[in-house]
Amino acid sequence: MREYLPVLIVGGIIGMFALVFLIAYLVARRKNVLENRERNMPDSEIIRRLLAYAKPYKWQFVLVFFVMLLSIGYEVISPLLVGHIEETVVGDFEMSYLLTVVGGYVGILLVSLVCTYIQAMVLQKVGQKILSAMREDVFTHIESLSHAQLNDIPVGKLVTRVSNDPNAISFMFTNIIVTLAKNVMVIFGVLAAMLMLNYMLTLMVLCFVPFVVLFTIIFRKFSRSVHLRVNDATTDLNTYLSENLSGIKITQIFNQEQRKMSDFLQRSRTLQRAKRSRMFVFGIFQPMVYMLYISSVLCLLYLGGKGYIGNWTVFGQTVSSGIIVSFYMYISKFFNPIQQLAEQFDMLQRSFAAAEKIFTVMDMVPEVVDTPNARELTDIKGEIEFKDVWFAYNPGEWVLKGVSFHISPRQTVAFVGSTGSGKSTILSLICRNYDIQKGQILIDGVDIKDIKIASLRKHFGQMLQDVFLFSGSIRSNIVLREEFPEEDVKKACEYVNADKFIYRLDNGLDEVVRERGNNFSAGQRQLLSFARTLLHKPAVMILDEATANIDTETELLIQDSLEKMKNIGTMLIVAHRLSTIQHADNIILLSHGEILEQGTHQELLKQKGRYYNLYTLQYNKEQLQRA
Ligand SMILES: Nc1ncnc2c1ncn2[C@@H]1O[C@H](COP(=O)(O)OP(=O)(O)OP(=O)(O)O)[C@@H](O)[C@H]1O
Repeated sequence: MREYLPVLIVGGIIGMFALVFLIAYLVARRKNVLENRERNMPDSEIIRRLLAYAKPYKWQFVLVFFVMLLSIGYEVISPLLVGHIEETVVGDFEMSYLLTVVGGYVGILLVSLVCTYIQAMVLQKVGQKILSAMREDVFTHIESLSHAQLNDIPVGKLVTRVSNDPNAISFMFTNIIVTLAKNVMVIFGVLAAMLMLNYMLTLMVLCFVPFVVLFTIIFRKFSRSVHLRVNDATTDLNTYLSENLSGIKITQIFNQEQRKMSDFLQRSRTLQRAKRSRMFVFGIFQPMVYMLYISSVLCLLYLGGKGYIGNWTVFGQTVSSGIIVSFYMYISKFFNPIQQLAEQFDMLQRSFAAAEKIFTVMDMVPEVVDTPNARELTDIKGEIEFKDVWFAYNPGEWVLKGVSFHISPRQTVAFVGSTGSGKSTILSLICRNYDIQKGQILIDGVDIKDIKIASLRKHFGQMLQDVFLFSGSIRSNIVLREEFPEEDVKKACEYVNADKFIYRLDNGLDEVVRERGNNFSAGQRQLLSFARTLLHKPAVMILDEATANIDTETELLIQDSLEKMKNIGTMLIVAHRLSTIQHADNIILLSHGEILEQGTHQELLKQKGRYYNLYTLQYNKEQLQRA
């Protein structure tokens, strides 16, 4: 009967674990933790693409692998040495032997510490480099996407792709992969050492391993699902936050705080629930593996202790006190990596999920790209021609229907028409923000599809109604990234009458511009965008409703600077206020995507058509307002 006792103990423990595990699995299913969500990209492809980022640092990884082997030596040898120390202390005590063994222990401990330090330093450096390479690639790729593609992705999602996701991948390179490899090697190293010491006690420990492995596999399935849920909920919350923080003033004006708050709470609770599910999965797994560990230690102490005290054999093998001490340490060194393995697989999954999201964005083929034969356009005169242009944002919903016009170099042309008639769309198409479906757009007689996009856009200066200023200074917003002499910057400001308000500021051109330029008025922002455009001397200037935000006094200043700017190049203006474009060389009136009338102000008035009606309507209104 005594011979069967160990078998009974181990069998009983295994049975108990099977039961606990079954209950936990059923509860998890009921709680709907396991959600069937798989990735679309195969792991092999994700790995191949991630390896491409690691390839430039292969020698650093070889070094890390080498020092890792040395630190593994500590994990495997240290329990043997402690066992020896124990036997020396309780057995035939010999000071010199004890000192040699303790010295050996301290020696390998120091080597292990140095190795861990080198490993951490090298990996951190490499990780940061991979992180910035990846961020750069995603950011550059996002920049290459067309307006239509960017319109389809919420800004919050893009922010997550550029900031959070590369972090997860960098963590994978700096931590997960190496620890995973180390753990696998430690498991095999410790196993070999245990087998050498006492194979019967080793078999006892191994009885618990199938459970740890089974837990790991099932935990992986659960954790992958909960991580995806947490990721999705985080992205959703970020997207909502980024959009609503940008529009928070509108929320306040329309008294929508309560509604927005409840939308926010709903998203926040979804994230909370997803995180709770994750905690639940971890909460089951970790204690169960810990219980396995404790059970195996108890088995060791019972079987090993009995064998030692009663000189009793464990399945025919004798046990010394040193072996029990070594095994006690080995069990923890054996179970820890196995337990960590599951966590690391989980983190690896998280990194793969992040990588997949990044690669999905990177796989979006930019819709507006250079054709193979596209050429550079160094200097342009500024001649623009639309030949029977048809364009739709959404297939079949034509926004421009057979639009044709010709603009000679240095002409000033105004586009007028009711809201939604297609004025801004025309300006957007000239810069090739979108590709047209039918017809041709020519600059200096060259189809814009045959011109390199960067060299095409270089010749345009845009002044839009909603001027975007970057955080920085007034100067950095005017010069952007290029170098300009101080004199030129000042002249540009004076030319567009922006100097009047700039030099009243404490720091003049170095005055700080806060996010989106919210410490400047809309009119001031427009004057700055004028100065920015003027300084870069584009061949074609585009003003989309640029004078809409400016008070009458500033408008006069603007009119004055616009008149001066006319001499610089071709000027295209979209304006609702017809009084601002009376001096244009040509006025094109659009209606529902078609040109209804065109000519000079006087010509159009003579026609007594739609322009005449619009003008008299606005003129009478202004007269009434003045009266
Ligand atoms: N990104 C877009 N996606 C889908 N449809 C769009 C997009 N931008 C504009 N539209 C549609 O195209 C049409 C023309 O818009 P556009 O902005 O060119 O008009 P507009 O004449 O400049 O109007 P407004 O005077 O109000 O600025 C409108 O019906 C608008 O709804």
